[in-house]
Amino acid sequence: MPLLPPGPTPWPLVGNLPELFTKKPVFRWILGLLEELNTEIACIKLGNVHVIPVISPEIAREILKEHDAVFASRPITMASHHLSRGFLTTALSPWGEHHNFTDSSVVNVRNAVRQYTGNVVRKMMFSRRYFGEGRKDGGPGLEEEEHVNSLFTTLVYLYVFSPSDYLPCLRVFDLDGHEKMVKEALSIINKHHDPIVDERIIQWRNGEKKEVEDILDVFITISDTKGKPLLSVEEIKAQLIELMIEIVDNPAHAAEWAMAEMINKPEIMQKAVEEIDRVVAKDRLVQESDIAQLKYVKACAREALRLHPMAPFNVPHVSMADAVVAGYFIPKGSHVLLSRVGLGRNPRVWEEPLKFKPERHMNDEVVDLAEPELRFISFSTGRRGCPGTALGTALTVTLLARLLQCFSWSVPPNQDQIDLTESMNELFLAKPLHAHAKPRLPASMYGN
Ligand code: HEM
Repeated sequence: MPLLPPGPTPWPLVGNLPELFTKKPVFRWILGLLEELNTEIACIKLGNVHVIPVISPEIAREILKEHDAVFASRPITMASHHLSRGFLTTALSPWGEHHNFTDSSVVNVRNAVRQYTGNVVRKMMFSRRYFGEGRKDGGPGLEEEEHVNSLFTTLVYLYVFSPSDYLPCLRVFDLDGHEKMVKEALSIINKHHDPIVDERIIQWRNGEKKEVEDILDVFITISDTKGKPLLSVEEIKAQLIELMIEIVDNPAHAAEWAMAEMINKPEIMQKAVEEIDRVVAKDRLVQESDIAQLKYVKACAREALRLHPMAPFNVPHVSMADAVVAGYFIPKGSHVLLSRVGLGRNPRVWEEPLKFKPERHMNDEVVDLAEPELRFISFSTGRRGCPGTALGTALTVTLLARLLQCFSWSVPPNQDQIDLTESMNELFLAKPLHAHAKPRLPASMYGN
């Protein structure tokens, strides 16, 4: 029988669970362990669960390609349980269950990119950009800000190594306060979503609504061959939230980091802007059909996804049978954590891994945001791989390209450089990106 991958010695019964209280943030502790043990795969015992972090592309491929069927489940965590309303959704469920400027000014880019994806997602789901009335200048109102902030809060707590996710009897104590925060964020999201969903269902029932115009309509009307609705009201509400979370986070995160890196490297920014002016010119905005020709802009977005992933690990995969990976025994029920940071910054795979160098992708025949060979994780691969690759790519590239096309960006006055320090507890920029923006298109292009 092959041995388990190397890892810290577990305590009797609780394994390495005590470390979850002392080694914070846990993901940095785990990444440090892999370095200390000089291994690209490890095993950490949390309660009864074997948690298997991986930073090697070969082992990652072995898991998500060769053993895809075995590692296709998801862990049950407190936050994923609440968010999916008891696993009524797609991404979080175990296998088998179910943003007007006409003057130059300093802009909070984080807020702009998050509200852009928020606007897009609200429009796709509910045919409306705002829940409230928005602001007179076209920016987000309080309702939109609390909505997007709550989506990001639930995201941050989804898979964060809460001790109770490994020892469920601890859940009633909510030791780290995560459950309270997730519930508060969800109540804000539900406050905005539920009245719209309930009203729309009534409109369909009483015949006021007849045409499918957005995703909510699709969810309400989708039915089996006998005409019976496929989704219950609870399922519709849960699916909407999960889908929103999948859509708002990665594009906004990648665009903020790409902009921060590019403002510090004006030669890269200039190359991207020249490409946009060549392909699109200045008399219309970048649109989805331009993306295929925006090779350098895509290389910038791809580089941001490699170097600055949204989350330290891929969404966990749970094994449904014993398996042998890289010669090690991986027991059934293990949680495999492909490290997005470890893979994307692996010096064996990437030259000068910590440098933002879009040129490294320009030799690829087609520059894409996807990386099915798992040399870093963007959309992942296999049966639990991201089904939103096309939309995710369109959103990310359009957002980045429009920021570059519409404004000349520079470091705010009185600052030498953008501070690229990463937040300690997450992978966001430690300080939200603020940058000076000067419109570079004719004034008529900045309509509401
Ligand atoms: C740049 C944008 C995006 C990135 C980087 C991204 C990345 C990912 C990753 C890494 C996973 C986990 C794959 C795995 O478990 O191995 C995932 C899952 C998923 N994504 Fe995306 N995603 C993006 C956009 C989207 C969009 C726009 C949608 C919606 C249309 C979406 C829907 C989903 C769903 C439903 C899953 C769960 C699949 C499952 O568990 O079976 N994603 N995504």
